[in-house]
Amino acid sequence: MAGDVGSIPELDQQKYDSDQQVKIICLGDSAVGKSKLIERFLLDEYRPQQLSTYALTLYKHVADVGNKTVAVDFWDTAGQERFQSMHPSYYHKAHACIMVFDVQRKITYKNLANWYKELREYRPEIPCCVVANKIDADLKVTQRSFNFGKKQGLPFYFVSAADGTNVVKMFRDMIKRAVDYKQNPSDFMDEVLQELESFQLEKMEENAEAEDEEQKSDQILSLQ
Ligand SMILES: Nc1nc2c(ncn2[C@@H]2O[C@H](COP(=O)(O)OP(=O)(O)OP(=O)(O)O)[C@@H](O)[C@H]2O)c(=O)[nH]1
Ligand SMILES: [Mg+2]
Repeated sequence: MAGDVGSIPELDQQKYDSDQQVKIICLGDSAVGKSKLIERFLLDEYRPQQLSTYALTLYKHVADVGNKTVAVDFWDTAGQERFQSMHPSYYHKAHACIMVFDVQRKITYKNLANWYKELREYRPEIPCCVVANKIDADLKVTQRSFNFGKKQGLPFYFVSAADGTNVVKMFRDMIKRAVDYKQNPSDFMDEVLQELESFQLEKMEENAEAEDEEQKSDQILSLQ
C-alpha cells in the first residue's frame, strides 16, 4: 500500500486544482499492460518519474485540447494491484480513469467489476472507459462482445500496446473527457471545490484592484 503521498513534492495533489492540470489514473490487474499502454502513447517523449518507495510511476504529458494546453499526469501503479485495492490517494482528485483487461486472461475481465466498484466509492462521477488490451495476440477476439460497462455507458476500446492499435485514439478521447469533466464536474464535492477556487480567484483579483486603487490615491495625495 502507498503511504501518504501528500508529502512528496512531485505528488502535490493541490496542483490538480489549477485549470491546466488533469490527473488520469489506470486500473486493472497486474500484467494486463497498463504501463505498456502509457509508454506506447508517450513513445518518444515519456519521462517516467519512478517513485519506487510508493510503488507509483507518474508519467507527464502535455496535450493540446481545443485551444488550450493541458498538463496531463498519468498515474500508474506497480504492484499494488496484487492487493486488489488501491490507496485512497490514488483516486484523490482524479479526473478520468482507464480500466484495462487482458483479452487472453478471462480473470482480468471478471475482475473489472471489483475495480469499478472501488473506483466509484471514491470517484462516483469521473469519466471512465474499458480497454481490452493485447488484441494483437488474437485478432478474432475483436468479434466477441464484452458487455461489462455497457449498462453504465462506459466507452469500450479494443487496443494493442504491442502494435499501437487504437492507443492514441483511446488516450486522446480520455484526455478530452478529463478536461471536460474538470470544467463541468458532476460530482458535488468537485463542484464545491471549483466554486471555492473561482471565489478565491475573484477575491485575489479584488484585493489586487483595491491595492491598485490605494496606490493610485497615495500617488494623488503625494502630488497634492
Ligand atoms: N502481446 C501483447 N503483449 C502485451 C501487450 N501489452 C503488454 N504486453 C505484455 O504484457 C506484460 C505486462 O505488461 P505491463 O505493461 O507491464 O503490465 P501492467 O498492467 O503494467 O502490470 P503491473 O505493473 O504488474 O500492474 C509485458 O510482458 C508486456 O510485454 C500487448 O498489447 N500485446
Ligand atoms: Mg505496470
